[in-house]
Amino acid sequence: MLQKISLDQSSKLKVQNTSQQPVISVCHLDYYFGRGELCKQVLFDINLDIYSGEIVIMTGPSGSGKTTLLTLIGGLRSAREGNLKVLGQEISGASKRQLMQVRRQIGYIFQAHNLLTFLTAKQNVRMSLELHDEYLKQDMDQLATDTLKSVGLGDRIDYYADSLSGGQKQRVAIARALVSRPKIVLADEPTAALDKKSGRDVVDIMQRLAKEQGCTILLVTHDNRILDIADRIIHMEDGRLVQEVGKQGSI
Ligand SMILES: Nc1ncnc2c1ncn2[C@@H]1O[C@H](COP(=O)(O)OP(=O)(O)OP(=O)(O)O)[C@@H](O)[C@H]1O
Repeated sequence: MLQKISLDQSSKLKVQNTSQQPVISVCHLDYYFGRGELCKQVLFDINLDIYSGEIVIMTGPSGSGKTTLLTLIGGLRSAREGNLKVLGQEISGASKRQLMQVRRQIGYIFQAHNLLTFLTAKQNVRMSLELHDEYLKQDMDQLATDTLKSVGLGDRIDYYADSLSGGQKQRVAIARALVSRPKIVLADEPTAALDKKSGRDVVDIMQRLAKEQGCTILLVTHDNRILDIADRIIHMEDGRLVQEVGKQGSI
């Protein structure tokens, strides 16, 4: 069901009837690429709150700024103008060290899944746990194995990434993003290279694991077939969040 939105005093897109603090809060965010004469503004006055456990899909034409906004929220590039709070931490103008701390709490699933091809599925997933001190004393092989089983890859655990299909690789990428139980998952076109069935499987798994783990998902896609997994759909155009749309594309 589409949730109603309201415009508060700062014209922020927000969900009504919630007393929670947002896990992602974007306020008057602008972003520019380049400097001097080559400086180009690509994001204009972005205002957005996303709450714990929500699955939010961001759509919009090519070049409208979706990936740029996703990478800013993910601490992969640094915002300079406006406010951007992620998990309670202000990351606009944050130091590299602060950005790294925020990044550790986020799972990333990108179209080019960036698996290390000379490692097995289990080793790829395990690597993500090795970044977290709290897992070093746990049985990381078992955790990686359990997560691969939960994405339906119980029979591919010791296969090298190179020998997996596109859909299987993407499921390894999901396992890798979720194994450390991040509070936020950011996904950029996770189904772009997949056929209809594999794409459906991938988003169904993301949706199930997110609900089980209570994590928030922000997902960028051009794939209209997966819009139904969203609690909320937002639309970007020419660097602006223009509207919140219904799941069937209606306003
Ligand atoms: N590193 C960069 N340097 C300069 N301009 C860039 C850079 N990355 C993106 N842009 C520009 O910023 C704008 C937004 O790009 P962005 O990749 O965020 O769009 P998008 O909506 O994700 O597009 P797509 O759907 O094609 O992935 C585009 O005009 C793009 O050309």
